[in-house]
Amino acid sequence: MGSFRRAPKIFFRSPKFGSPSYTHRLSWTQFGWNRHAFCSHSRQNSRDNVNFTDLSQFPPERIRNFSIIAHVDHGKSTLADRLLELTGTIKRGHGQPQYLDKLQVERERGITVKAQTATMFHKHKFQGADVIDAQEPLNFLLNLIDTPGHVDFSYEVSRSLAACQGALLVVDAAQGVQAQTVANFYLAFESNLTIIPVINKIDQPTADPDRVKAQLKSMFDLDPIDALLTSAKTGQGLEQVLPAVIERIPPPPGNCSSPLRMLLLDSYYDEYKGVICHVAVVDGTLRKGDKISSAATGQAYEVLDVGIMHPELTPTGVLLTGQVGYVVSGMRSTKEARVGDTLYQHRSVVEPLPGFKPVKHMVFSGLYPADGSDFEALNHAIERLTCNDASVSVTKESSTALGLGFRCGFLGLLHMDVFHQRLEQEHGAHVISTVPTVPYIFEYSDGSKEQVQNPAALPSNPKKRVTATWEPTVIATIIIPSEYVGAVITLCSDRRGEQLEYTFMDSQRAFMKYRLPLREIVVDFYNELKSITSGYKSSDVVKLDILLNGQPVDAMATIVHNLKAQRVGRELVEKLKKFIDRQMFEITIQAAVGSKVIARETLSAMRKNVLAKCYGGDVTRKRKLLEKQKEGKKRMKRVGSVDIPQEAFHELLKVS
Ligand SMILES: Nc1nc2c(ncn2[C@@H]2O[C@H](COP(=O)(O)OP(=O)(O)OP(=O)(O)O)[C@@H](O)[C@H]2O)c(=O)[nH]1
Repeated sequence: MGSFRRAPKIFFRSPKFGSPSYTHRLSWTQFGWNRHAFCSHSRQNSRDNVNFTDLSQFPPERIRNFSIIAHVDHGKSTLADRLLELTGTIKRGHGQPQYLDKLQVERERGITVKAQTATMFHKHKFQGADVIDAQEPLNFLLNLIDTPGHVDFSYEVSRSLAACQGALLVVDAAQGVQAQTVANFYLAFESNLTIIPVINKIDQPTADPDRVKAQLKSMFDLDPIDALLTSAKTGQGLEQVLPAVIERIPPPPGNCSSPLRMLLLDSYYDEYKGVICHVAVVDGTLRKGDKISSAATGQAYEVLDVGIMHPELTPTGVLLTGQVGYVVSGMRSTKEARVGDTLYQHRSVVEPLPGFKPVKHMVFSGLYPADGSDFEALNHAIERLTCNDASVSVTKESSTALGLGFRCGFLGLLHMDVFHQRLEQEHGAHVISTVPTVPYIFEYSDGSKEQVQNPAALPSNPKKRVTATWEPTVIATIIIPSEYVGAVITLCSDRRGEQLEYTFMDSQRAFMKYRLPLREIVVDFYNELKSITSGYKSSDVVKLDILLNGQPVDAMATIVHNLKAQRVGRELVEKLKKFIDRQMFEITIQAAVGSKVIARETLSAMRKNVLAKCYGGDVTRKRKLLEKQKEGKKRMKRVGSVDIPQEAFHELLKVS
């Protein structure tokens, strides 16, 4: 049995915010796996027992669609793995922990960023009244959707819930209810889903399931009797999960004899097949060869392939009412595959499905090709990637400093970082991203108002024309051990927060709600526990320019609160001084608000001689060093006459 060790999780959580259970991934041998808990079930439910390509044996009453939702790290993906193994969908010891975390970025960071669906088959002796033959175990088709836990990817959760009738709400038995548990519970609750509480990690020495049951009761009115106690690590209690899913979660509604209507849940681009759409069939039947139309674009397509994710793409030739699967229909881009769209039988008349709530972008940043001539390649890469991440907004923009690029809207800083990483890893794009900014509203003397996503779009002296400014705020939910209350209150008031609620969940945990300016939390507060609603409040914000040798660098401009401009300006110029290499002439780095320079540093002239330490006449070595320098230069951005390395842009992100 190979080692399943996975990269340790990156925890941004500040120690002030409680006692984070920092856990490394364990290998199978360390797991102390209780094999007996699974052997009989795996055999009973192995693929051999089910002709899984004949979906006609699964009418809606034999289907259950459910999500696994939880706070970050409470064990969703591990639980999903165990359920896939239990049903024989993947082999135990398949060599890849967190099977559904397929992206390189997910494996490297140890977090789920994409919701993933897998179809499983499970035999169960149903006790419910509405199934005729309760004496014999029946085959059920179960669609499991594993979702991300971090708030920046909550759009993935809300989309997934649209395809489900129930959700497993997983809570860590030691950590108890956390901010994202609250946020995800309400997402599921508002979607009218049946919620099954699963108290996981009961094997931990600090596990306290009774305390968690009490929290679930007091916060969500979930009956303690309904809670399942599990350890996805040892296998304890897992045999109750699928029976609970089958017995408690209702089958999908929908009418088998109505004309086809299906919801486009997600999509991704495949080099050979084009766009692959994940769909939930709400009514009717979809068959290979059918002609379908999109309600959003009106365009018609032929269904070239259709099937289920079992867990990889498995052609079935048909998808029936209530089933979740994939469709290949020759779509080529995101403009065609619109998440939330209704697909229906060509020429039939149907009412489009409600789709999804529009996304609220929290952070905007410019993305530019590191090498200006790669604009088209970056355009192509963004087009492909947004096919798999519909929550990013993209508009073209140009910067005097960086040339042609894109202004992109993200759900948070982690989301922005992940998108950036995916562009590099999955599409080979080298990208420079500008300082992230939140959207401000500016009112001008003529009474007009404008939402500004790019500081460069503002005139340098906004006070001349701007009569009022508003900044976005969030309502942040913070759950912390009581001993950190003082520290958190100080932190929040330091960030211009306004306390809205402060109660104790039990003797050990406090629950607080703050209204905080988004700008204050977006950069270095970003993995704190927060659940977000939004609004704007009047605020005194100014544009902070960065000037190199007297020339403003539009891509480095930022909007900050007036009171913080001085400090942020000073930090920015100090950082830039560290990251810009000395060049053959002197460089002045300044921060300015309007025409007033508020910070200044000077970088004296010097040529970086990479051959300085290369004595003697080894030509090959010298050539190698010069080539390396040339390669390094590719990752530089020339602004006026100054070369700025990509890292300098990245470092600016860390100054708030
Ligand atoms: N002790 C113990 N550890 C567990 C258990 N279940 C999961 N873990 C560990 O907890 C960590 C997080 O597990 P994941 O399954 O990645 O958690 P997640 O909720 O999917 O995380 P995100 O997708 O990033 O939100 C991993 O190190 C797991 O090995 C359990 O029952 N007991």
